[in-house]
Amino acid sequence: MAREVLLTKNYPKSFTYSSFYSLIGGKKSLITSEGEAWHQLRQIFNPGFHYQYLKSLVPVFTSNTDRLLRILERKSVSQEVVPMHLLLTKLTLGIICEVVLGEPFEVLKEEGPEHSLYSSYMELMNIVVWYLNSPGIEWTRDYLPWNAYRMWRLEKKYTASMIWIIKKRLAESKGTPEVSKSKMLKALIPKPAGGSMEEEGGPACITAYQQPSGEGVVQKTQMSSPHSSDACILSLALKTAKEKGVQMDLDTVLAQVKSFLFAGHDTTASTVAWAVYELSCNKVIEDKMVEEIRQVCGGAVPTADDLSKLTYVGCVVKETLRMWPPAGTTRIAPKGSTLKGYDIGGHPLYIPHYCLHRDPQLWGEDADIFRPERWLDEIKIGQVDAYAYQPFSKGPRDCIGQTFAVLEAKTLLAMMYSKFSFQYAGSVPERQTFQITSHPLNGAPMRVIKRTQ
Ligand code: HEM
Repeated sequence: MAREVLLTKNYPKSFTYSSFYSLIGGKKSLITSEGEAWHQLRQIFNPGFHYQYLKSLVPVFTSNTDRLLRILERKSVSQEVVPMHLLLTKLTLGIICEVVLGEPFEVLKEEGPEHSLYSSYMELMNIVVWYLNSPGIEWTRDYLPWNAYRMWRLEKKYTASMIWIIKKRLAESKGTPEVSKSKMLKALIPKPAGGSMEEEGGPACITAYQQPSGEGVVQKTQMSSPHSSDACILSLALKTAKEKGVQMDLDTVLAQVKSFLFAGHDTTASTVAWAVYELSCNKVIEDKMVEEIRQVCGGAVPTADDLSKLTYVGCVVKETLRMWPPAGTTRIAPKGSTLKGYDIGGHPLYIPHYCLHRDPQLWGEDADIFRPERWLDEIKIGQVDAYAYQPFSKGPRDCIGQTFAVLEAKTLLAMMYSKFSFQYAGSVPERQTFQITSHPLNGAPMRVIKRTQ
């Protein structure tokens, strides 16, 4: 049935996605667009997700993860419990911002106010989720003027945290660096503290390439992030669009950036948090994984080639995604459509990844057991129906970022486990909760134990 919905018929995305349009930039998003518009976007952004290009992002993954390791190091000394999912959410948001926009963002930090991009994203996310969990009054979000105004303000604030970089990249792609340079010089002049949103480079200040005052992005000189801005995913896409003769307006570009930020961090954070949880419950598996990391990386920061050799770490990631798939898809069949004799026309069709991934008829009696080894048995795995495992969905609308996500998750696990072990500090076993995507209900609280080399 999943094959028919996702491949044979490839039904369009459901109207239910409109509940989080504010997070993904509306209908123009790659996640929700359809037909020729979707196809064109996918072609424009595809080069940024090819393995050859993704390999060049590994130093961005590792330099950001180093920031997490420094926090974990201190927590291992103070013996404080760390909210693992939260730390990973900030880390992966910082990573996706940097690789998409080409500037290092200091989202993960121990002290000081939250980064404006993170805080505005979370404010928006919380209100979207609140409405999603309040059936019956969701309509008030768009139709009661004060509620609609509040949403508009929050969306505007979120947009303000990134629009200045997008404009900078657009100007570069149009070959107007001289204009950009003078505006960038202006942006480097310190601004008075405590400026209003509008003064901070928001939509009201749409012509300037200013970053929000105080924090914002880390200047390249301050951080040894090795990726250049003209090689970021957005610049690459703008170059591809130019070669294809496609004009992308600011709204379309903004929607794609928001979509990558939305789809490209929480999902990976959840996967790694669940992996850490499962490993804390399965020491034999952890030891086996750590041994592989030791043999391949020998205590050094992993390179792209090392990551390709970390087979067992890859199995841990696959098994985590089987047990705890973070995202799904909802489609809508046109009126009059039937599926196995049922009238499905006009009804949202949710593909239940969790149920598919844990079905004993598809996976055997150990379907509920975390067993990465199952992925090493190529013959048995080859016999499992291709649609029984779909953490990244299937068909033409599958996840564009799946190779990215696996590479990133492997990097994080390799670096975290070469230095530390983690002990689950929750009083009850973890359970899954949903906030558009799913993640550990208790936030995977962990005690950090430093490894003796
Ligand atoms: C473990 C991590 C990830 C998981 C489990 C995941 C899962 C998924 C799923 C299930 C879909 C289908 C959604 C739908 O039909 O509505 C999807 C689509 C998508 N994902 Fe991911 N994703 C992950 C990471 C990423 C990353 C890192 C990026 C970007 C850097 C990304 C970008 C996207 C985009 C843009 C789409 C829409 C693709 C299209 O419709 O053409 N995802 N993802």
